[in-house]
Amino acid sequence: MEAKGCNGIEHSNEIINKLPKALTNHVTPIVNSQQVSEKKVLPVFPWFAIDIGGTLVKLVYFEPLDLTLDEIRTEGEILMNIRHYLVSNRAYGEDGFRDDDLELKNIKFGGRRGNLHFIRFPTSKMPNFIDLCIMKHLHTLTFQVFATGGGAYKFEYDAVEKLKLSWHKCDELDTLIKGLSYLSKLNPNECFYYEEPQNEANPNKHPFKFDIQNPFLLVNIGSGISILHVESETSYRRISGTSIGGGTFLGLCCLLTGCSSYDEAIQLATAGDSTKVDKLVKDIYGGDYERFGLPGHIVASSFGHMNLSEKRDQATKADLARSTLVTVLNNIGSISMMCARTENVNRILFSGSFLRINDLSMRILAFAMDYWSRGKIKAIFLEHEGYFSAVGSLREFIRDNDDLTTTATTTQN
Ligand SMILES: Nc1ncnc2c1ncn2[C@@H]1O[C@H](COP(=O)(O)OP(=O)(O)O)[C@@H](O)[C@H]1O
Ligand SMILES: CC(C)(COP(=O)(O)O)[C@@H](O)C(=O)NCCC(=O)O
Repeated sequence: MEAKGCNGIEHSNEIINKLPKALTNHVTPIVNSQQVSEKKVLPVFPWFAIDIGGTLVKLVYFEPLDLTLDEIRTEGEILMNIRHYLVSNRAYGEDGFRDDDLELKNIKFGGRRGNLHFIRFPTSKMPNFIDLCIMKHLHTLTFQVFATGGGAYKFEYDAVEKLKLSWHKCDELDTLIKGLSYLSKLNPNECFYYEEPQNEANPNKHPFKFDIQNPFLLVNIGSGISILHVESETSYRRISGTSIGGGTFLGLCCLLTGCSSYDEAIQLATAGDSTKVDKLVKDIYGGDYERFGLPGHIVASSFGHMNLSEKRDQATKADLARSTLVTVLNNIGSISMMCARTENVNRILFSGSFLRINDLSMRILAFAMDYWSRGKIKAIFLEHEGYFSAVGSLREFIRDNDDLTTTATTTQN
């Protein structure tokens, strides 16, 4: 008997029945399922959304655990293989990674039960990704993809012409707030702060009970930086930005140290000493500049020692990496603080993949906010760092309503 697939391909039940057991045995088919609410029709699987940023592509994928027999039949071999490939690997080739520590397991999403997966790869590999999709025959299916980030625009032609996708573009800042709103409600540990950011051994990390309905500043540290004043889930303004962001840190580190990855750059920075590179207030004053409240230990001039050849000879790669990190952070910190004061808010949330595996930067920012505001402004961080816009797009894709369920499933077999 021929069955028409949800995604526009035709396949026979015979073929489906011959699929390897491994591909189907991790789903729990619903047999004789009851009539369910028909409020709205959800999109057919696969459910994923993509954020194509200046440096990284972030992809979130919802793996349904409650597939009905009907859905298994109509899914087809190509999508089933892709589902299996995505969820059973943590690395995809040399450049793609699934952040399994961030996976949200067994959640209710769009009325379905399943796991939310977080996957990333470099934006520079988008052409290879498109080729891989073609190799896996994705272009022979037609399905919807919700895309955000600058690449949603830049790669639209390829997505539509080469991959034959139904491509829906979402604004990256709208989806950032939507994703933040969703994840901060779903995950009680999503938002956190450091009580003792200067205590390297134990900075005392605590969950922060976040209420999105009170105004806050959202500083998104991606390749560049956008600063938003968020008044509520549905109201925000982009009040500022700076081009000195995560891309600057990585680019300068590669130039100065010869390192070739973000992970390496962070490792170097963690081991380095920025005071070998930066000129401090005490290097100039011999102590504090008391009249204007500038303590001797703060940086007076980033990279200020590097005009002297003997200082250059003493600075290691690690010192240069650390100073690059501190320079970028000082700039982020002072712009954020200025914006928080102007906008009269006392909470600053920091998002973006720049904070991935970057405890050091979070502690430096937390200390700076606390110190310069005399404890009035709190720095808050987020477990899912750079994935909020992708999650927000996926919420748009499923029409943002967790109470929704699929249309009535019919009894099979
Ligand atoms: N694996 C990685 N490769 C490159 N940059 C990374 C990686 N992990 C974290 N980063 C940092 O995250 C920044 C990108 O952050 P992200 O929020 O993804 O921005 P974008 O959307 O512009 O790609 C990079 O500039 C870099 O500082
Ligand atoms: C242009 C961007 C919104 C793109 O976002 P990204 O890919 O960096 O996350 C961001 O890089 C930015 O806000 N840059 C700063 C531009 C400025 O205000 O100077």
